[in-house]
Amino acid sequence: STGIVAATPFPAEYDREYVAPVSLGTPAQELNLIFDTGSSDLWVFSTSMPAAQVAGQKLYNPSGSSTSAVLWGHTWSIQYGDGSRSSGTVVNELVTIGGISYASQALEIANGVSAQFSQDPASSGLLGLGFSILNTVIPTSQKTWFDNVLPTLAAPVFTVDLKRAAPGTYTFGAIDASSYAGKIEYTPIDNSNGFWRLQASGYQVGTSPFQPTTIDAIADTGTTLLMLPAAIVKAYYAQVPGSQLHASYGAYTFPCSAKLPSFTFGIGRYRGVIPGAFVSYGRIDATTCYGGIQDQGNLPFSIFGDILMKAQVVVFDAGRTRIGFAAK
Ligand SMILES: CN(C)c1ccc(C(=O)NN)cc1
Repeated sequence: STGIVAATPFPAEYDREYVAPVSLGTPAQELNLIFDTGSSDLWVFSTSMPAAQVAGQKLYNPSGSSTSAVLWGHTWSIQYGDGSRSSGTVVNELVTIGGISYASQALEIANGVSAQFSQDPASSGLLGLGFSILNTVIPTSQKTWFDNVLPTLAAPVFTVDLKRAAPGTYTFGAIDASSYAGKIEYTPIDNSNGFWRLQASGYQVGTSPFQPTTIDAIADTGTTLLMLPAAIVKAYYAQVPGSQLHASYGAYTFPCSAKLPSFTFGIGRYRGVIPGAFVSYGRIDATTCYGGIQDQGNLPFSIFGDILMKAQVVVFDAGRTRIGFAAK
């Protein structure tokens, strides 16, 4: 089987996150979830949540589904890189994405979420597309939806084609040859820590010479920005007149009138180009804009988030434990 769903950016002009529709239970309850290659829990806002933590999100109601079955004694609790968190209980439920169904998917229902989730009306939860070793359900960890449907897919892959301020696609079980230009360049991933973790071969700022250096990064559709080592970030903004590491935001900002250089990353001999315009994440005030490239700080790896993804077609190949990039 193969399946395809739209990946819609929210809010429209800022691409802070991308949500896609997931059908839960019988009769179907369709929720928009963040598809997240950096985590491995499938969890949803539910009718078990305090009203104070809900602000417009659609809620999954297990009692309204004839196919939901409590996974007795199982709970989950997760914390993400930005400090946001959620937790709750677990049911087995029919979960369908792009026409691909799995009848007894571990569906984690939230009975509590942090403010970052409560204040995000566009997302009713997350669908983890990381490796199942990261799943937080106890006492027995659960498999991701992708792991469960893998044997039924025409090919053991999913493809991510995010776009700037426009709907893109997540495709399961296939690679759409018409979606990209040239060849897909693959590189092995290390999934021992549950991430799609790769080593990029270097970077280039604008038209400056390519700098060969190993960049140890995870490919994370759930992270908005491109988080890199301090030295690389410094080299990038050195080419942006008026940019600064803003004391109060603890992040790089620049004058919205600045012309941003492109950012190129290397995968072997392949060069992936992020247009300068993609590096402007959003307006802070009348003249100041927030950089889409930021310092990874004390993280043990870089994060290739949506700012990078939206410039590429990215193939997550579980069959051959590798990841592929192509221009578009
Ligand atoms: C608060 N929200 C919507 C988040 C969504 C995803 C993540 C994340 O780190 N994914 N890898 C963090 C926060």
